[in-house]
This record gives sequence, C-alpha cells and structure tokens, in this order.
Amino acid sequence: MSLKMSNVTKRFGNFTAVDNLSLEIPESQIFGFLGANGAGKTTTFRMILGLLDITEGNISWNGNAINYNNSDLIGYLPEERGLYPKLKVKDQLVYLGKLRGMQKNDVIEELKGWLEKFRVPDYLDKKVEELSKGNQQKIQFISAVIHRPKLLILDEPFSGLDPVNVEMLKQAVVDLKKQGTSIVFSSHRMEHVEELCEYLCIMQNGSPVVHGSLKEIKRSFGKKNLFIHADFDLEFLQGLPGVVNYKATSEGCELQIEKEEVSQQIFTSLDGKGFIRKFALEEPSLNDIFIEKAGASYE
Ligand SMILES: Nc1ncnc2c1ncn2[C@@H]1O[C@H](COP(=O)(O)OP(=O)(O)OP(=O)(O)O)[C@@H](O)[C@H]1O
Repeated sequence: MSLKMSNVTKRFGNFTAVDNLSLEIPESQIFGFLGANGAGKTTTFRMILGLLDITEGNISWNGNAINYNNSDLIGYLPEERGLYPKLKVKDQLVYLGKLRGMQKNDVIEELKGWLEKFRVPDYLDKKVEELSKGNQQKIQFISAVIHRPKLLILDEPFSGLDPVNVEMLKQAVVDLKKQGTSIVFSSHRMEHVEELCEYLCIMQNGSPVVHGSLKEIKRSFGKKNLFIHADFDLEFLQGLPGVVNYKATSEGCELQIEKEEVSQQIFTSLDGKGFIRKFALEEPSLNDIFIEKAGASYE
C-alpha cells in the first residue's frame, strides 16, 4: 500500500503553488517534506486530503482515488492547531473519534493508552484550555491518530515543542511506523528529517529539488565532510587537490571533499606535522545538499 502522486499541479489563478509533483510514499515509511515558507507543503497535504481540488494530475492510495468513502484511512495534524478550549480532553476526543466512526469506549481506551505514553495520564478530565501549549499539541496529535489511520499527515508536528516533547513525539512517530502506518511530515528542520526519514522531498517554489531515499541522496551526492581538530595550522589543506571547500573552525577546520578517497591523501599530508585530536569523515548533511542543488541556504 502506498500513496502515489502523479504529475500533480496546483494553481491559484495564475500562480503555481505546486508544479508537476510526482512522488511515491511507501507503506510503513516516514517521509519528510521539507521546504522554506511558501514552498507548497501545506498545499500538497490539502490536495492529498481532498480539501483542495487538484488542478492537474492525480493522487491515489493503493491504486484508488482518495475520497469521502475512504478518507478515514488518513489522520491529519494541521498546521493551524484547533481544539475546543472549553471541552475536556475526553469529550474532545470522543467527539472527534465518533466523527471517524468509532465507539465511545474504544476512543477512551485508545486515548488512555496515548495519555500514558505521553506521560500525562491524568489529563482525561482536564479542559483543553487548562493545558500548556505543548500539551495541547500532544492532544491534537492524539486526535490525528485516535482512529489508527493507515496514512498519517503531520504538518510541522514539532514546532513549538520543547526538546523533551519533541523526543516523545518522535518516538510516537517511530512506533506508529513500526505498526505499519505510513507517515508524511513537513518540517523546516533538516535535522528532524535526517533523523527520522528513509525518504524525503525538498520543495522549492512548488517543485521538488531533491527527492528519493535519504541514503541514496547522500550516496549519490558523492562529496563528504571532513572534520579535523589539530594543534597546528591547517590552512595549507585549502590548496590540496580534491578539497572543494575549506572552513576554519575554533579547533581546526571543516572541509568538503570531492570524494571519500581524498581523505586518505589529506591524512597522509598531516603526517608528522603535530598532534591531531580529531579526524572524522562524515556524510554530507541535507543542508549541504540543498545548498548545492538549490543554490541557496535553506534556513
Ligand atoms: N488559497 C490560496 N490562494 C492563493 N494562494 C495560496 C493559497 N494557498 C496557498 N497559496 C500560496 O501557495 C504557496 C504555497 O503555500 P503553502 O502553504 O503550501 O506553503 P508551505 O510550504 O506549506 O509554507 P509554510 O512552511 O509557510 O507553511 C504560497 O505562496 C501561498 O501564498
């Protein structure tokens, strides 16, 4: 089972918000959707959900169009959070669960499990307005997953959360994936996507500039980062063949090199010059890739 988008375009009048986007989001995968403000992420989500008409192309789940009859397969955490402040958490979730065709008892059972998981087991009878913003966000997340959707769409799920809650939510996302849910989430933060996703798409002005599997994207990029800390001057490395970029740091330097093998030559050239505290070869970051592909820094 997978979500497939084929040549999807969305225009608002003369303005193209999403331009000829084709993607496949495989089952039980976490898919990251990155892009600066206005890149077209939310518009794409709204088309998947059927909240916006598609101008051209089509979107299908497991080969079938997504419509009113099968829309319960999707869970959605919108960017604009919206809970009823005066309602108790329990009543809020029962109401939303019933809209998804669930029985009251099943909703409460499921809700209790989630509140335990999020370490707020006593929130069942609390009014939404009594909760902190981060805890309201947890409740909103629960409302997106209460009916155990097959496909979960999360628009900026980590924004506004403190680091502890970010970790808790990340763990919940990973657990849902293990249970077979396909998850798509948007983020402005490359590191969240690098940590969680097997597949990703970076959008720029409505078009994907990079998309595919994270491993493949990094491998095919070729270039690597080399971090060196040493107690002698490293500036001479700038001129060596295969060094694409040199940046001095407080403890040494950070190099971008053409390919892995160059690190060996660099290592040899350091021999006998002094004490080396760190010599680490790393994959390029998504930000490095984005800068090269899109010609601009992402954040
Ligand atoms: N209903 C609409 N009418 C006209 N233009 C729209 C409409 N909805 C979105 N747009 C435009 O489409 C572009 C993409 O917007 P979208 O909300 O999809 O971006 P985004 O990537 O989700 O951005 P953000 O990270 O800020 O949420 C923007 O330029 C936006 O102004």
